[in-house]
Amino acid sequence: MVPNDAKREPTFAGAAVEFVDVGFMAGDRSLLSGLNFAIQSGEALVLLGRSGSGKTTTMKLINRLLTPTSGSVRVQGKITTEWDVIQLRRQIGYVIQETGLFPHFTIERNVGLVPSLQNWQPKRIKARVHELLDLVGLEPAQFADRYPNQLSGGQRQRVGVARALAADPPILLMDEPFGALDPITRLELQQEFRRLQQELGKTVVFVTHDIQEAFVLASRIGLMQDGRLVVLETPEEFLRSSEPEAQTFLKTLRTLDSVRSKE
Ligand SMILES: Nc1ncnc2c1ncn2[C@@H]1O[C@H](COP(=O)(O)OP(=O)(O)OP(=O)(O)O)[C@@H](O)[C@H]1O
Repeated sequence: MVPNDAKREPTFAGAAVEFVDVGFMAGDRSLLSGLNFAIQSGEALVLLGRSGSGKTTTMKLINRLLTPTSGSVRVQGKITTEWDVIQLRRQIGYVIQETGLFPHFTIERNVGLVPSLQNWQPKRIKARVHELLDLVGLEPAQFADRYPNQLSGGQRQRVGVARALAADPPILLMDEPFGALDPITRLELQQEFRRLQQELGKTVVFVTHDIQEAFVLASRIGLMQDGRLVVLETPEEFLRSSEPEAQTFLKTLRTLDSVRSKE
């Protein structure tokens, strides 16, 4: 049998990530189908969609927490199943809502975890950790020796971002990382993260169900519905989209505006 990915050549040369005819089934249930898109290097793609639309499942196909049941996902031109999984994940930082910090490790040790697994010299790890804490706005002298439970939720998320950046992976996956934060801290982190992403030139895939967050962060918005990608456009184009699900999301922005104008 001809493997599915051999039937079709990738359409976008040089993409950081590419989905070619991707489908994903769990048992006999189709969770994703017909995914064809590329994420260019340095792009911030926000996957937007209702709860259960398939955003997280799509993201997990990139770092091979899942593998497609049809089609293929390529990272830097190579099909995920052809990568050595450790090498693949070295290319990809991963930030999730619950940060996954180790509670019994200091912030310094948490952030330096991946470099230490890669056998960096302790001096180099320390310098890198301090550089990263500075980068995400946490004073190293104040925070390096603390434990995760001695930080606020927003500070922990900053540590989560620092940790994902530690070994300088070209790609970052972020699954609702700011979801549990208060709205002010959340906006602050979104804006800072957008600046950071542009400065560092990372390729970012960011999952959210919050359209406002999508507009702050995205160079393109990918709207998912029932396991399909129904829109893939810049925020400016998205605002003019006539696609029904895009309209539904845009209405929530307008509702917010009209509530504000009545205040
Ligand atoms: N391993 C699995 N087996 C069966 N169904 C699953 C599995 N993983 C996810 N699903 C289902 O697939 C659908 C998509 O889930 P997914 O987590 O990708 O959605 P999502 O858009 O990220 O949602 P949310 O915003 O709520 O996190 C959901 O209906 C979910 O219940």
